[in-house]
Amino acid sequence: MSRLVIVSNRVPAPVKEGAASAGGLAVALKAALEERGGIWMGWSGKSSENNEPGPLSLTGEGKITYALTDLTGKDVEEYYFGFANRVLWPICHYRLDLAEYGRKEMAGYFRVNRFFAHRLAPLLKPDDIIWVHDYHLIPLAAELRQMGFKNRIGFFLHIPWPPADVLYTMPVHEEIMHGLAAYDLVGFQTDHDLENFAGCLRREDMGDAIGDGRFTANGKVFKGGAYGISIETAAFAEFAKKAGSHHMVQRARQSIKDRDLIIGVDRLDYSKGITQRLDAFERFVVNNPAHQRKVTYLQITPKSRSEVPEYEQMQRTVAEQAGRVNGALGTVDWVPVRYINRSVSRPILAGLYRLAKVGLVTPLRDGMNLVAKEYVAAQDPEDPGVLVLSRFAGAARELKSGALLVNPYDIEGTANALARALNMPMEERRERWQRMMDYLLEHDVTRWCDDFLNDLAA
Ligand SMILES: O=P(O)(O)OC[C@H]1O[C@H](O[C@H]2O[C@H](CO)[C@@H](O)[C@H](O)[C@H]2O)[C@H](O)[C@@H](O)[C@@H]1O
Ligand SMILES: O=c1ccn([C@@H]2O[C@H](COP(=O)(O)OP(=O)(O)O)[C@@H](O)[C@H]2O)c(=O)[nH]1
Repeated sequence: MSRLVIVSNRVPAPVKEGAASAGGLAVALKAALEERGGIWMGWSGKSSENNEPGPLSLTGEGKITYALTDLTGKDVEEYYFGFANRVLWPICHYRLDLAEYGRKEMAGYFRVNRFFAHRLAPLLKPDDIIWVHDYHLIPLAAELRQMGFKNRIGFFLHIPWPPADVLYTMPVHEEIMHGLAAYDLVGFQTDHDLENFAGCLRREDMGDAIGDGRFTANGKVFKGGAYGISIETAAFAEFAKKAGSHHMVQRARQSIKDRDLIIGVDRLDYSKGITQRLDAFERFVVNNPAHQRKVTYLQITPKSRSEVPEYEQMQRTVAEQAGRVNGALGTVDWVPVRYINRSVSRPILAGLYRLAKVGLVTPLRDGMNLVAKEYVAAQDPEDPGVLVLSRFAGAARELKSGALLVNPYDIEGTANALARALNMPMEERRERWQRMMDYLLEHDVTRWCDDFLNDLAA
């Protein structure tokens, strides 16, 4: 079997179990690579002080060799915060209003991709399979090809791919599309993203779908497909079963008493729809007096990308809103919203998911959303909770037979879904949960990884 070389911007530093960084990419890839072994190259998360990135640091952990590089402060500013998170991220999440184009940032993005290619090159063997991840590194294959590498190179996009009218607002959309055409296989989370991608190729005759999952563009033929990322379903379910004995989970249970728990877990990101969700929770309580004082909404929201102005501003907005809702609805003995602005480790999260009667996952747009899948896997089969899920999360394509799907822009509709979830009879809850769990046991992270790598090797 060829050696697997994974490249992604975010790499969890080799850490103790359960302490991996928040963010679905790192969580899922770690699970996939732990089984197969290989090299995982990416950014260390640090910027060098002297504007020299320093040597690549190599560390072994189990079957994985981590190859981490620092970036200069200027690189991080332009490539990560600038182009990746102020242009590609908002565009791919349909937020044209938030995209901030700048020539300097675009140049920084392409420069850092070239830098990654040069750092990776000495590690590569001719029959290595290279698997590049996410929007930070789209031009990487083109750079490697230019250096003469003939390896199989696959790309997986973890975030949504937008329709042509949205993508084309980005000045360098053509370079980005050509960057994707340099891969042998381009994977998306859902069939909708794949359709949008084909539409982007066709719009200005840049390329086309030629059948059998193949595409042409920029004089190349390459494959494209939908591969929904997943979790280690069976292991996570076991994990959640045992998590009840964790002292933090026990403390949470005691403090919630006999109230119904609703849980939301998201990085602090405008794509996650947290403000609309708080509005929906407030509306639910106002519209359903019988549930007043009998429900607790726990929102766990670690800080994310705080140097991007929109994210920094959100920290204030969400904290203020949580305070306002508590002020308006709370009583001397009831705090309706518990808002935590820190990361919680996965063993504790697993236990909290299991305690919650409702998993409230309502992004305005999301590539997949692994929290939705973790919530399902963590439930007690005898008394499962209900997943209330945005139709605009990739996960909705897979979990629609069991979740209550909502439009997160429709506050009244989401509030009604909360009432329906909390009043749902046990039999319906079990049936819905079983359908989702059966699907997730079959479509776990190993299956995702195998499906992609088999297609890349074929
Ligand atoms: O690395 P950060 O900038 O701190 O952000 C964390 C990750 O966020 C995004 O996650 C996406 O990938 C998940 C797994 O496929 C998916 O479920 C989710 O819908 C996406 O938003 C981002 O794409 C990653 O690159 C980041 O590491
Ligand atoms: O405090 C937290 C919040 C989230 N997560 C994990 O971060 C991932 C979030 O992935 P998701 O796909 O839902 O969204 P992303 O953040 O990647 O956009 C999930 O595995 C969560 O369990 C975590 O470990 N601690």
